[in-house]
Amino acid sequence: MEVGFLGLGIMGKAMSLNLLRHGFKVTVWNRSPSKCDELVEYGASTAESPAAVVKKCKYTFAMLSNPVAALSVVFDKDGVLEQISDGKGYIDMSTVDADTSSKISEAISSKGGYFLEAPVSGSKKPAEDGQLVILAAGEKTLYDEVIPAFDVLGKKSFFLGQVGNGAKMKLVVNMIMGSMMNAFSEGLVLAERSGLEPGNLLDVLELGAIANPMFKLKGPSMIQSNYSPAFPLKHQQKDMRLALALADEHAVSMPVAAAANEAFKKARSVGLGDLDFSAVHEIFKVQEPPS
Ligand SMILES: NC(=O)C1=CN([C@@H]2O[C@H](COP(=O)(O)OP(=O)(O)OC[C@H]3O[C@@H](n4cnc5c(N)ncnc54)[C@H](OP(=O)(O)O)[C@@H]3O)[C@@H](O)[C@H]2O)C=CC1
Ligand SMILES: O=CCCC(=O)O
Repeated sequence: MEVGFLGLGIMGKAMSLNLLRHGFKVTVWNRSPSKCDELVEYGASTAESPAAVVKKCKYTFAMLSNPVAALSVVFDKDGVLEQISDGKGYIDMSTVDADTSSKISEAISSKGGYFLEAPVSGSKKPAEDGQLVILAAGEKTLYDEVIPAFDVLGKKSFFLGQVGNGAKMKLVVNMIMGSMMNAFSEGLVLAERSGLEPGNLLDVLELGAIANPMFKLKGPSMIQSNYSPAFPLKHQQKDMRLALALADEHAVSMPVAAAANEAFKKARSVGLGDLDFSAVHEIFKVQEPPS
């Protein structure tokens, strides 16, 4: 199967490498062209613009940072829209809001193309291992056609119906995750400040009702203040912001998520945005202990 891939950040690089490893012919494009080099070493072709990728490939996947990037790659000069046509499919796996997805979907459909939004749960390692959870919505025919690619990228794919449902599901999941990360960070700091061994807290959590893969994976590195980015904090804050906007739209009160968003914003404002989202821990650590 020949596919295009737009966006070779942390996730896009791992996902396109995975497709190459599984025998897909992949044509890549990235805004900063140097990121294509490693993919070329593994057998990818490159194209000079999103339009050139779409011209060459029947199916084009995208994994871009945020709504601005997702819209720009489609609508700007040399963008996807210039070459999308009858029978071609565009699959945007970026985490964006439902409005962004709908704008892209309408534009693609108006040119005879097919659109699927397909954000993912799971981070860098699951992307490398083909263990993502894919939250697709939009054109069911396109979903069925690209299942071989989803089977390589993920351990499970959901088809959630109309465009927007994938985006909403992803935002709800990440809103919960971001709130949990804040509570976890507070707990680590409280344990340490009250004289407990944070490693013991991790062992206790692991055996109880709130044991979960995120605490297990991130806890040890958070104790070491190691925030090498798997999921950049700036993207987590974007997801909190978009989830809060969705909550506004439906008049859903989310005080816990709103507080978590403030902590992520504060972390961004002190320069932690490019670190892993677990670096929000630092915000709670800087509180002065009582004298
Ligand atoms: N990392 C993770 O654990 C996960 C991330 N996601 C989501 O996946 C998406 C990508 O995340 P991730 O790979 O971590 O992010 P990165 O920041 O590593 O990569 C972002 C990508 O978007 C591109 N980009 C940014 N702005 C523009 C623009 N204006 N025009 C064109 N391209 C642009 C970047 O290009 P350039 O290289 O030129 O900067 C890069 O290819 C995000 O929506 C994120 O929320 C979803 C699940 C997990
Ligand atoms: O959007 C990022 C999600 C990260 C994860 O699911 O571990």
